[in-house]
Amino acid sequence: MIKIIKNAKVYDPEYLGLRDVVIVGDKISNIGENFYLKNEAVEVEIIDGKGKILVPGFIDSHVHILGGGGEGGFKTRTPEITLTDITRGGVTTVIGCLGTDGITRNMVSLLAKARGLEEEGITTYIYSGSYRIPITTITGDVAKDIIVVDKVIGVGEIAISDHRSSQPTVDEIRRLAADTRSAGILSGKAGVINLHLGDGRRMINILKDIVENTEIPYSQFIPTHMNRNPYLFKEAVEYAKSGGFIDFTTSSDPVFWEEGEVKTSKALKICLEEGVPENRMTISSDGQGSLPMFNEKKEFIGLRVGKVTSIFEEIRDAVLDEKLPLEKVLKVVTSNPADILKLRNKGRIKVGFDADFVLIDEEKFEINTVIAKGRVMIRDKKVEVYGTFE
Ligand SMILES: CC(C)C[C@H](NC(=O)C[C@H](N)C(=O)O)C(=O)O
Ligand SMILES: [Zn+2]
Ligand SMILES: [Zn+2]
Repeated sequence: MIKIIKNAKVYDPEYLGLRDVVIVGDKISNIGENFYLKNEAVEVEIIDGKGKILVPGFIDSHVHILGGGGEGGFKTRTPEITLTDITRGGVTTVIGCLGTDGITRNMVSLLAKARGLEEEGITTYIYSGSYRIPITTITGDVAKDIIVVDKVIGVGEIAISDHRSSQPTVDEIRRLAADTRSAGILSGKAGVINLHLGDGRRMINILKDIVENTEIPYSQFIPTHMNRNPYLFKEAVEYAKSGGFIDFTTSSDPVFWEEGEVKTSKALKICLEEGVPENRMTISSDGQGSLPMFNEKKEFIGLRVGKVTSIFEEIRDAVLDEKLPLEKVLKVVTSNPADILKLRNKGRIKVGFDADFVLIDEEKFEINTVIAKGRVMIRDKKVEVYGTFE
């Protein structure tokens, strides 16, 4: 089947102008103007892009696809994700991970869930591990996981500066980064460590120690939740300006903003104003992860569940409220994660790349159509492809 998306305003994520984009199978085959196919032998579907903005499908680099949570006991284990939890947010590629609970949830289940979502139509990868060191793996060895399991691209989310962490030493994180880096080099993968930052005052001291005192480069680490409180966010700006990569979590709640969390759309604006290089920032949802609340005695007082759809909400707020240019905002959820995570053929509208797209209604700035690997998942705001049990 050939599809032509006609006359859309295309951001690849740089703005290209009004273009037609031709999809053959699951790939982008042409980008240009006034494409027509006069050939009865081939069935062509025309998708009208008039009045719409065409952008690369979003990459959500931190999703608890198996569910997460548990910080309030068994009843607070959050639910597994469904396909449309992801696609209706314009996300076409997810990186799945475990979190606080790497015991009742395991790596084999995470891999099975990632494979299930891939069968349902989107692109998935996973991180080995959970909050805790020693790392929970598939093969029994972190480096072997990255080298032999196609979907494993690194390790995460490993908790530091958090009362729920395993209190890892700098040596443990350093050795882990050495293992993931060399396994990544041997397998052509990123081999990154996705680091969960808690509210602890030690912040990213371990990380700064490693990048300053070893040969391991900044690009090996993606510290996430860097907007969770004002002092960590201030550290994030300095760290990124000195060469580091930083990730902001979009799932949130007004309660957290009152407590000082820096809303992602505002975090992006401040970073750009402070001169943080555009390619150093990513945003991710923590979808299906728990957003637990603890009192000053670190007693659990409740939790909410992260949503993948919060990604687009923050993109929308960044453009409409913070008046940031769309092509800068798009990078943090398309070409930046694709480059940092070394996801081939992802994150850009380029010939030969995967046909992952979001068509945004320009007037209302809402998601209209979502295409994953050439398949229309959402059409005119209606779900066209449901998950198996939805
Ligand atoms: C950034 C804050 C608000 C949420 C953050 N979520 C996780 O790390 C995931 C969660 N623990 C799980 O395993 O499902 C947190 O708990 O600190
Ligand atoms: Zn986390
Ligand atoms: Zn998480």
